[in-house]
Amino acid sequence: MTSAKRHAANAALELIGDGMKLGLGTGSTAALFLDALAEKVRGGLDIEGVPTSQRTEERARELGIPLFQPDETTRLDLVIDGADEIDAQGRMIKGGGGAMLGEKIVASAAAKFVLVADVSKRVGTLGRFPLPVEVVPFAYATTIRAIRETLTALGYEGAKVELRGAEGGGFAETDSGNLIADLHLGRIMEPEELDAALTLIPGVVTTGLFIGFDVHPLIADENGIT
Ligand SMILES: O=C[C@H](O)[C@H](O)[C@H](O)COP(=O)(O)O
Repeated sequence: MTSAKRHAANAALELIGDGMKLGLGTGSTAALFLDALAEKVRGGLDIEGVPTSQRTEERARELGIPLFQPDETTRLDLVIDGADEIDAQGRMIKGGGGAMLGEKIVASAAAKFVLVADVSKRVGTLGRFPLPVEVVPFAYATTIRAIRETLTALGYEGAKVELRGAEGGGFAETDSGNLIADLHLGRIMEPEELDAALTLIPGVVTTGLFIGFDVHPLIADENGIT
């Protein structure tokens, strides 16, 4: 799938012009875009980027991509980012790598969301990929119980809710020091309703549901953009 991801990443480059302010996504596909972008920057392309995660910030610095801190007036031309799933209406699940909070904040400042992905990410119905939900560590068990109750009330009987583990043991931590609950739902029939209900729970920071963005999908297989 790397060649498919590379096709998508390269196609995104064609949308970039001098003077643009970009949101720089997180994940393996966004990383391929960073590599390609860095080459253009070395060739004289004049852009500035806002990273969506610490990982992306480190990589962009290594590659010599100019970064800036957004202020209240900042409007980004594009954010270029991957996804774990996207449906026909451009609704997405993100956060497989735990970066959805930074990604959502940056995407909300961008005029357009350029999705770079291989074809495996395109789905009829969202939800086969476990939905990541960012939860504050304070009294997290209370928040997990509220998530379970919300899921039951919405008809997701028997849904599994798992706190994401870290490689070296313990729980995985996001860039903001929060935890991630992965919701195994199978099929999400009403993503807007689910997102609204989960986001109302006090200990929930955000969900991996990305809805309502102006998505420009660049989805590729090994032969190129589909
Ligand atoms: O937290 C991670 C991000 O939402 C990624 O954009 C998403 O997981 C897709 O990553 P990849 O391009 O590696 O499949």
